[in-house]
Amino acid sequence: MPKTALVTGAGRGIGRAIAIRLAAEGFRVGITARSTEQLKEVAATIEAAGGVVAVAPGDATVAENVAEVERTVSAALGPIDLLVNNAGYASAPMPFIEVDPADWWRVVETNVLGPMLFTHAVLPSMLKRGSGHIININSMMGSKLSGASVAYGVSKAGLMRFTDAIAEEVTGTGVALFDLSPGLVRTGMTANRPDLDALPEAAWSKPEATAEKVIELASGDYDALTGRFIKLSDDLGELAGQIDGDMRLLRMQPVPDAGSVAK
Ligand SMILES: NC(=O)c1ccc[n+]([C@@H]2O[C@H](COP(=O)([O-])OP(=O)(O)OC[C@H]3O[C@@H](n4cnc5c(N)ncnc54)[C@H](O)[C@@H]3O)[C@@H](O)[C@H]2O)c1
Repeated sequence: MPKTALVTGAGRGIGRAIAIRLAAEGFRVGITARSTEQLKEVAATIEAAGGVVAVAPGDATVAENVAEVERTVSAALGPIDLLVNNAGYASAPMPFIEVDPADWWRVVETNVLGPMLFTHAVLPSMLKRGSGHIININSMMGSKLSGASVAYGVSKAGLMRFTDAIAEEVTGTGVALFDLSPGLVRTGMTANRPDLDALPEAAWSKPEATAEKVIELASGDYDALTGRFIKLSDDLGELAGQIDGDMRLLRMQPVPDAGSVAK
């Protein structure tokens, strides 16, 4: 039985790669972002490869838009089994005293309120059916800031706590949540960071590597890791093997040091 996925911020970058890979793996994929033009291009790519896709544009920070996206995708493709909260925004790094409070709020709104609204929209159906996966695309910058804006670090730390809290609340229901860090990826988000240009090629990851990890996490084989912050380099089988006793304690261990741009 094919499953239904919803990917936010799927018009470009990492979200685009995740949506295309999920469709290639047989998921029926709902794609959302603000730009209909970009979504149409992604949908055409998926359909050309024989995939099934539904386009549902909307702003991830507007509750009515999010509810409409959930309704549109569920009606077209069936109830959502996998939500990938990927839409995100990073403001340019600058000294805190120069920050525009409105821009600060846009970062937090996009990276925390967005995933909260989508989770709120899909979770009731997942709980009712006793299964589901929610993957929040996070960042090492939520653990330790290294070059990114303060607002970005605060927002991703908030998202980390959100994942942990909901995972705790729904433990035992068949629904698992994860944070997934894509490492450093060349996308529209990093294009406005000339300071990153000097980094060696080895510091960069491909969007397809994040898509690969999404497939692993969505398989259901690693649900015991619910609430965890996962890096691309993590061996999920090895991590799952370390679980012994109180999962909550394991989850609450500090995430690894971000270093500079660790994957
Ligand atoms: N690129 C990196 O190096 C990197 C590193 C760590 C984490 N991330 C995370 O990966 C995710 C994807 O980022 P990316 O690098 O592909 O960036 P990107 O800017 O290319 O893509 C972000 C997507 O989110 C969408 N989006 C932004 N605000 C939105 C809103 N209010 N409503 C709906 N859609 C909205 C954008 O339109 C775009 O499609 C983000 O959560 C980001 O924080 C990226």
